[in-house]
Amino acid sequence: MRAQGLSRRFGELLAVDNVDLQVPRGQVYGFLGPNGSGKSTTIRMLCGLLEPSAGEIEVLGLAIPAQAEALRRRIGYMTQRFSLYEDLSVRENLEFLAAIQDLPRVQARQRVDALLQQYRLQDRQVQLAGTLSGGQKQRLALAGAVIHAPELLFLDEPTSAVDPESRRDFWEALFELADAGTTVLVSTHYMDEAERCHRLAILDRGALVADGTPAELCAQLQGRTLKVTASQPRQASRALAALPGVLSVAQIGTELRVLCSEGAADTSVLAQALAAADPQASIEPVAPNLEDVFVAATRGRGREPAA
Ligand SMILES: Nc1ncnc2c1ncn2[C@@H]1O[C@H](COP(=O)(O)OP(=O)(O)OP(=O)(O)O)[C@@H](O)[C@H]1O
Repeated sequence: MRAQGLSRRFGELLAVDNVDLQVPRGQVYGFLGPNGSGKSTTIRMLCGLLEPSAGEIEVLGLAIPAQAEALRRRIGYMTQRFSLYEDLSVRENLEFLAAIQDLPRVQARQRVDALLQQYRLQDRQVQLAGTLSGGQKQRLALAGAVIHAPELLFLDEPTSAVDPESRRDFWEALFELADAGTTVLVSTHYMDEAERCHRLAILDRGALVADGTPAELCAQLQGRTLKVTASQPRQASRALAALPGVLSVAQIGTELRVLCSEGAADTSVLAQALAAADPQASIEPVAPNLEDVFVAATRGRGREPAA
């Protein structure tokens, strides 16, 4: 999947701004960004649901949106709203989706049976979808999105309504799909999920501000993250946050995590400011994590991150 110069306007608002993307086959590719950064709008354009204002898109060798109809049968799409028919049973939901995808009767029955088993819904098949728990609804929605064994799966914040165990479960299912050759493009607000992606794109106000593997993105911040152990963490935090070149100071228990702008991590300047605020405080370098990457990519452009 490739996009070049992809943009989308809604009136005055430039929701997606000149985005270039390349997603290799069989990978789990993550989309990360604050609320309103253009993740859903980009996903909707890539799967042919929304016309771009400008740019080129090629998905599975098809030009989008011109060949969107041919693409429809080769992709799956799932959003946080799960789009289930609440008044139909679990099995009926899957049978209905199989019919929409024109699966022949016998094949449809086999596929529904296999998916009920795979997504641990066989005991629930006669239950109305509306009465399922959040995690069960999510599993049913995923089973529905892959009923026709799509080559590419678009998931727009699929885990925002479920508990941590269901999220972990869901990610196991995504890796099974990727292992079987399905390309997965998934948007998320969770750093632990972003960490698991093969590759990540970070969007901020419609623009692509970072793109790479989690390890590559973290490596780019090498030398810019520090840990402070303080007896007066609030005072220490205020003193550090006021320094030029300090992008963020986050308190984690009694420790502070400090992120500096590029070329600004001068430990002696930070140590001096720290000593004045809290004589017992100590400062040391730490390895960058994805939250640091997210903050650097979004706050570096002059705005508070949302996640
Ligand atoms: N149909 C529309 N009409 C007008 N504005 C829209 C429309 N769809 C999206 N937008 C605007 O475009 C911007 C990007 O929205 P989008 O839903 O793509 O962001 P997002 O990154 O998916 O956000 P979230 O994380 O909150 O889901 C927002 O400012 C939104 O209000």
